[in-house]
Amino acid sequence: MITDDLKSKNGHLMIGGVDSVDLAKKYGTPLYVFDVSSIRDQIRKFKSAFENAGLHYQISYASKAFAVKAIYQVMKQEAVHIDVVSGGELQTALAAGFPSDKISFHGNNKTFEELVMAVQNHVGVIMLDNFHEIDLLSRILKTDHEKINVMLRLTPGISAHTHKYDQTGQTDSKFGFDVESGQAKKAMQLVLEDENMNLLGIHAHIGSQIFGTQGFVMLAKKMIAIAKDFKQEFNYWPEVLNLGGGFGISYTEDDDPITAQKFIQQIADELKSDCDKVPEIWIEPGRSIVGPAGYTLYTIGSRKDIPNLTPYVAVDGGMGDNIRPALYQAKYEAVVANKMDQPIVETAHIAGKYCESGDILIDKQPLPATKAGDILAVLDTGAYGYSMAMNYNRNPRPAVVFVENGHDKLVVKRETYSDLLSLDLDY
Ligand SMILES: Cc1ncc(COP(=O)(O)O)c(C=O)c1O
Ligand SMILES: N[C@@H](CCCC[NH3+])C(=O)O
Repeated sequence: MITDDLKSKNGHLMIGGVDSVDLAKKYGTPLYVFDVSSIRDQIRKFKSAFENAGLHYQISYASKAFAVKAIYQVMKQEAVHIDVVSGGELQTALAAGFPSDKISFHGNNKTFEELVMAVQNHVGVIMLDNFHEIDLLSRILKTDHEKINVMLRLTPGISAHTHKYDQTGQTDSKFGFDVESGQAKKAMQLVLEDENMNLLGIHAHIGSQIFGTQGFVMLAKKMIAIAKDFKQEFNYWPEVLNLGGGFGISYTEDDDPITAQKFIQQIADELKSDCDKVPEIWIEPGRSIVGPAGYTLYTIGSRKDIPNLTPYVAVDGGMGDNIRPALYQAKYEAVVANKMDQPIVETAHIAGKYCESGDILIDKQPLPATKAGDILAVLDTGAYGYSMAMNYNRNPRPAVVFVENGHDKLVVKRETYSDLLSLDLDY
């Protein structure tokens, strides 16, 4: 979101103390830039909110939001846990030197090979999602003579107020064990009977880009009610209650997210009033940790003016590096990084370069007078940008640069045409 604290110097957008126009020149565009101090700040805000609320806690960064070696290394420095949802994310985290015992392995259809990989690398916990997986894991543990921590992912029957594709807690969802129909109890019984699985606790995640505290408080209440029910039936009380992620961020001025302090305090109040022995609370924020820290720099190219209609200003990237506007009608805001001090003179559609009419990054963006070669910076692109990037139209994926305290460091190289060709074989 465009705010007063966006830094500029000599009319140029500054990110983490570095001139963004220099970054565009040095590394080319499109370019993802992350302000690492903003990532660290957000983690510290979560930590202090938990400490103020007097809860035992763990923060597990949901790495699907942005999963490259360098971010796992920042998470290691910040002493948080991470969660991964595939063998690829797990491999990347391990290659980054991230400690395996601080990794939670999620996913609604983990393959046999992924489960073997998780077991052999001794991940901290496997988040069990379905009966097929309980069966696979049970067989792997028996064969490998291994024991492992597990949690049950439950579908609590809560519909979060967010885009349909970002809802995950409603009963009609592909994720987790349904509570209402008794699947959750059946899963618990199977896990408790398996001597190779240690049931660490229960988990639920209601969705993503959620603004109010209401859904999270409702979730906390419901999970405690479920835990009490389990206690009666199995004499089991969870060591850990994992409430997932989903905390919204401001992409535009219409978005009004809750602060970490506010929702954690409300959850704490709810939990303390509801049970004598509050479990350790884990959360899995992704977007709220990396989203606001990310900027995507583009070079402006062509322009199309149509009489009496909004003009199109095109950039050298688009849906291949940010699928969210096309997929979720997500809204973003941008600034012209080399003209921060110039007056707004028009509103334009910011179009991408992909062969799709739906490849519009921003529907209506106020702009100063622009020309080809100007640098457009789209704000708050740190989450689900690079991680959902693709090679449609055979466009290479952009590079990623981290900036902190006035220094910049390339952390992911720009894909090249020969990278694109490296998997192709002749016929
Ligand atoms: C299980 C789970 N945890 C955490 C997250 C992270 O969500 P967000 O990036 O909105 O915080 C997701 C994604 O929606 C998820 O599926
Ligand atoms: N990819 C989604 C969020 C993650 C949903 C995963 N359950 C987004 O960009 O908003």
